[in-house]
Amino acid sequence: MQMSSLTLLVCSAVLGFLLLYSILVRRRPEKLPPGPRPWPIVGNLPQLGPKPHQSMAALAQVYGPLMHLKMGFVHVVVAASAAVAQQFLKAHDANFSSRPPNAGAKYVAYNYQDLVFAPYGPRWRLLRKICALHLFSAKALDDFRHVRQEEAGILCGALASAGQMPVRLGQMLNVCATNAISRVMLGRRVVGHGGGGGDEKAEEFKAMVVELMVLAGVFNIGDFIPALEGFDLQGVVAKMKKLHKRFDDFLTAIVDEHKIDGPSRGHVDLLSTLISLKEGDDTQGGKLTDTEIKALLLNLFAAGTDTTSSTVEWVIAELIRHPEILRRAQQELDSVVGRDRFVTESDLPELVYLQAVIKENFRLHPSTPLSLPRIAEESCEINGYHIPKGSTLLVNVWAISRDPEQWTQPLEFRPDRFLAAGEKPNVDVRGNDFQLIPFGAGRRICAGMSLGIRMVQLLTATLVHAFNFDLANGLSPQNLNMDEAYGLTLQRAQPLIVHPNPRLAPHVYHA
Ligand code: HEM
Repeated sequence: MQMSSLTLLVCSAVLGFLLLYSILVRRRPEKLPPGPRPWPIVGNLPQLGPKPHQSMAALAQVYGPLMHLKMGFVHVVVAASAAVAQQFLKAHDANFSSRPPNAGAKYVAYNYQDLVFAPYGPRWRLLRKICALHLFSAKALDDFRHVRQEEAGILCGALASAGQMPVRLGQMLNVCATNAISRVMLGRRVVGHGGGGGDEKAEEFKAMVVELMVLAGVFNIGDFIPALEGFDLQGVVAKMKKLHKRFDDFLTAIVDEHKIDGPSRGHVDLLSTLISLKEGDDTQGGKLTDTEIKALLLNLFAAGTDTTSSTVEWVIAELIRHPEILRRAQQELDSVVGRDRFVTESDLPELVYLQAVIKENFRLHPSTPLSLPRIAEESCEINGYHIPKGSTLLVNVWAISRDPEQWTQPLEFRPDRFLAAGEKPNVDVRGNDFQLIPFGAGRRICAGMSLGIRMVQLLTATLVHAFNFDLANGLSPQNLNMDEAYGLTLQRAQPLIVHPNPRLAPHVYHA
């Protein structure tokens, strides 16, 4: 009897200890990365302001390069140094290879049936494979280089005939990038050039792309506070649904048209190729549904036009502000290309200084400053901190490429740093050097990176070679406003308005 009371006592003590231990252990909060204290319900949203990449960079100065924020009810972790970005996008990349749910993916991008928002898995892999094979392989890019060169030539013709009229360079570059992509994908141009000449359908298409970028840049409260999702307080979802309908009508008509006359044209564009893919044909990628085809086309227009045109607009603005760098780039172009023809894509590998100029521009003006968000599939630990399952990951590529620990005089435009004798001779933008990742990195790195780099290089080289630019209204280069406006892509707060002055033989512009 005595023994069994003792046993009971010991057992109760052990159980009591285990219970207390488990309560204490469970109650101890896991250590989240440091960050500013969130407000009730809205969390840190009010602290982000109109330019979240800049506010987050300032917060990282206080809380460090791995920071935790609360946006509504969503945990958000922000990476603001090369080392932290490498942890997420290399060491833990598989865990961060899907994107968080959002209204744009649901209501515009065909309910996640596109490539940009497809959950990481077999369908995403199929879409990437098809793009890699048919659109972005070296062969596919070479097959369509004449299209990009022709469109660059058309842009130069339009600029040369502007006469005394000032031109909005970004807008004209956007028309050029859109047509270069649409000719490859659909076999025809879809937008007219600026001040007129475009048909009704073309103008309609341009208005839709502009609205898409505006809506994609709007912060939608319902994405972060699920209880408010149904209320659509900002009216964003209603606008998305309307826009989706317009895009869908446009794309459905094009797909139907291609189905009827595509075979007779012998697959001269990507859409005809996509339509002709067969079930189970692994060498070609595999079959896509009509919805997947339309969602992919939508992605390529949205992801490939504004990014390219705004990047080139920033480079030209930087070169106008740095005439000595512009002169050096023009000297290189004159010696490689001469003054009797436009630049071609085969000239690009020889333009070493121009490539350094473009890298320096990607460093200071990355076109998606917070990249595209990722989501933590499972909880994990990074640098000793707990990252909860379902957290949104934002990589502040803008802050990383201005980090004074990595870059000397980080706010100066100094292409020389990328030359053989410079401090970063081997650093590239293709996702291997985490200090400079304008295209992201890891599995979900930009699918169109090779095309993006080619287009930015060709358009910049062509403009720098073919024109000198004066600022409109006699503005001096020192007074050019270089402020940023935040949207989905990093736009200039004030568009670049210039007078282009041709510098090549006159016949070149009217070939
Ligand atoms: C200056 C040019 C461009 C820049 C700076 C850029 C940047 C980016 C970035 C930062 C991402 C997110 C990567 C990540 O999550 O790590 C991305 C994704 C993507 N980009 Fe680009 N991009 C450019 C041009 C293009 C072009 C020309 C196309 C196609 C026509 C394109 C198609 C895509 C697609 C489809 C994705 C989603 C990939 C996926 O989720 O698997 N981009 N881009």
